[in-house]
Amino acid sequence: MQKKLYFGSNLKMYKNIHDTVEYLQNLVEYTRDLSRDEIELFIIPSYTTLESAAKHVDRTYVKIGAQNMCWEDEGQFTGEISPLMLKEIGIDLVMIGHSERRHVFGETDIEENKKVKAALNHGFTTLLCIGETAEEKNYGISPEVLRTQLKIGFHDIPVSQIPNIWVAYEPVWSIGVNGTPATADYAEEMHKVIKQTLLDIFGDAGADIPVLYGGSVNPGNASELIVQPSVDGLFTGRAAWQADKFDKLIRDAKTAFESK
Ligand SMILES: O=C(CO)COP(=O)(O)O
Repeated sequence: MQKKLYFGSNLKMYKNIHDTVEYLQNLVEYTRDLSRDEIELFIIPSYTTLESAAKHVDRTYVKIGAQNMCWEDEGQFTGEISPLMLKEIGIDLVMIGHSERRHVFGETDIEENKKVKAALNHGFTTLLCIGETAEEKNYGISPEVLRTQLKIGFHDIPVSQIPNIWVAYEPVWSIGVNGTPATADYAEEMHKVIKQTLLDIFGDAGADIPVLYGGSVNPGNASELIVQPSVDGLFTGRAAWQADKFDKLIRDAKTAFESK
């Protein structure tokens, strides 16, 4: 059977409630004909839009995720959002350890591990983001960095949780307006390291975890990235923020994906 293509977008700190709901509804309409047995679409909008998005968007077509989450259910954690709060509004997925959380807000691998555990224990699909900085790449230690992020991030996670685990490889130097996209060859090389590490951590079952590439994915590089043997999906920012453009990107990537 053809494997499923994973494709999603992180809306970061953009779009108000109205624009997010309209974007999601348009995306559902544009992509309604695509079989959800063949594609898993997900969008991760800002916190303040989540309740409206969850209410007004048909989530059989698109999973909705949160951009971050606290590891505690409740307590003296001013400014944090608890897993119970996300459960209350019916969120499907939680993203943990996005590069901007790690590098702008100083989150550590040990914190990501606590969040991954909490997200999985509450039954969320859990997307752990990993990636090396430009400096680490220049020192030639990208594989070591990725292995460390995975081994700490998934420390003490039972194999039974694998159906809810996704990984996104997002090299820090490739993300955002100042980013340079990874070449398809480089992405493939790192995805191989990631897949091997998932086998080391979880045994054979680790092979079932989808590994997505993110970082300046655009209409010019999506197809060559998705045809790489170890790339199971794409995770994009800017290139997906208009529903019609994202629909086209999805269809082009899907055609390429099916040819591999
Ligand atoms: O951060 C990203 C997805 O989480 C990628 O963002 P860009 O596609 O805008 O580089």
